[in-house]
Amino acid sequence: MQNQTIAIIGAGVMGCATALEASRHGYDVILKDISAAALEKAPKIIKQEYRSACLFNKEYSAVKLDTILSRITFQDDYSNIEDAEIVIENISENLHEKTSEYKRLAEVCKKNTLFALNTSCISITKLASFLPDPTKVIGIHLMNPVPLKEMVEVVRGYHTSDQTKEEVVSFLKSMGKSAIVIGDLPGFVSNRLSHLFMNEAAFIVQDGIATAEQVDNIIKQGFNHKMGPLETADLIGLDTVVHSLDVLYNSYHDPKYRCCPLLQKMVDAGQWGRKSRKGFYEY
Ligand SMILES: NC(=O)c1ccc[n+]([C@@H]2O[C@H](COP(=O)([O-])OP(=O)(O)OC[C@H]3O[C@@H](n4cnc5c(N)ncnc54)[C@H](O)[C@@H]3O)[C@@H](O)[C@H]2O)c1
Repeated sequence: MQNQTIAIIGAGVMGCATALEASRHGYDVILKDISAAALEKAPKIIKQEYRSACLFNKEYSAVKLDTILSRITFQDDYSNIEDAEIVIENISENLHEKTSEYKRLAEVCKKNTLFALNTSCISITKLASFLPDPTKVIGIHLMNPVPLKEMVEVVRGYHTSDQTKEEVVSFLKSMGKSAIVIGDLPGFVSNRLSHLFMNEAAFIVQDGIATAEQVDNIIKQGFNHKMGPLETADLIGLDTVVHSLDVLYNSYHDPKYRCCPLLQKMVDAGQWGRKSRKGFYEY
């Protein structure tokens, strides 16, 4: 599939990292965002992600950063998106924002374009109902940081065809990723579990019985996790964590997913984790 065009919608944390990975594996990438600020920041995020991937994986520098950036077109419009074989959507975790964009994409994309949706929690079946051909829609829940995480949780919606699943698994393989294909319910496997964990860690800090550092150290040293739940929340972005908890709460109507008020307060105060340089930790 290399030398084909991939359109990536949303140039935030995940969109930039996915653009880096696709371009590094030879794809021409269109990276589209509606925010001029996000587009200006995107090459810097890609450089940072590239440098940190090189620290952990010596082979990563085999493709030079200049080559990678030369294959990515940064844009705020729909030019050439009709050339894309696959659209990877990485817009903020908000049903309205995602589905408004789908209406526009459906007008410009080819009929056989495959839509790979990167959402933390929203049902793929629900999102697919806003696109013209739900058989060509699938969830690809990429893990952060994308260059260092091989596993992708691939989510089949109600109508996703076998062909779409096979094409997406083979596309991911071409980027060095391995897929675990599962069925569709909000939060899938990873986030139904991880968001309970991060939310409860925030409740513990709110209750004042341990600091964020103590909570994370207990989990890292006691359970051999590489990262603690609050470090993970800062990495994901506390705004994204809160949006995802809201999706889980509204999907299952189960109080176990109620968002910790401290998390909501931090988001309202602009402390979104690494992306704003302050969350449970300072960066
Ligand atoms: N951050 C993570 O660790 C992580 C991991 C897996 C999945 N996800 C999911 O991936 C998606 C993106 O997350 P993120 O962390 O990159 O979010 P982010 O907030 O960093 O970036 C989202 C980007 O989407 C842009 N956007 C909004 N509306 C748009 C539109 N109509 N067209 C183009 N761009 C638009 C915003 O300007 C922003 O730059 C979310 O659904 C999130 O739940 C996030």
